[in-house]
Amino acid sequence: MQSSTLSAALGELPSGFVRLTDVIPDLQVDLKYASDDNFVGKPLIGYEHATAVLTGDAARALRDVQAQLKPLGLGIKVFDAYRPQRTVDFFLQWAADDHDITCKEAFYPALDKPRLLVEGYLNSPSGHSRGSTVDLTLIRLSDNSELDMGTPFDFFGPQSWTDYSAISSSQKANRAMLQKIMLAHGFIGVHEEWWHFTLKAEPFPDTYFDFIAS
Ligand SMILES: C[C@@H](N)C(=O)N[C@H](C)C(=O)O
Ligand SMILES: [Zn+2]
Repeated sequence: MQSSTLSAALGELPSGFVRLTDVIPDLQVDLKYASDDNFVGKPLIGYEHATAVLTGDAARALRDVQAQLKPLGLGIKVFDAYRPQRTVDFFLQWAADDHDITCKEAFYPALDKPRLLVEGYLNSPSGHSRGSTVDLTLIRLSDNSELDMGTPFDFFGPQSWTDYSAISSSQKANRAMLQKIMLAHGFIGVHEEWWHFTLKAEPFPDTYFDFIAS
């Protein structure tokens, strides 16, 4: 058993990792892959304990994002954080199975599953397994409602590209605010998904972890 797998089995995290709510106690977390509300339609292997973790460096950068948003009455909501390699392996199997298209209409209506990899909506390996990548949106602190970004999280299509132009001006402004504040705190985004960011100075740039967080 690898040492990171063993420590997770003991309820510990590998050195350098933290639980997000330990660093950001008021953080909203809706870990989609621990629920039915995702593009597969069921809770995923690797998310058994529904615990959001990241590297300490990424978590502290996110804490600073949250602190800068607070005076504006805004905050962040995390949809995914560290993702075990076994979950990524499952995504590959799922994408190759053309019988299971349960959630196609809601999440990838215009694409056949193998195209999700070709077009950059799913990666293997994924930066999420390095522990410094996060999927998130902005919320209003008054009622924890999400700002309108023009598509839901994990909608796979050009409508989710950061520069997609056929959305309203307030949706564009919301996406721009998310991009701006994440970049200001050391993250970089990707073209295909408005919600996906990686800490530029990530501490484990070459390591893909497979522990289950609890
Ligand atoms: C699946 C989606 N939330 C995501 O994170 N996609 C990127 C490209 C990834 O799989 O790393
Ligand atoms: Zn992501």
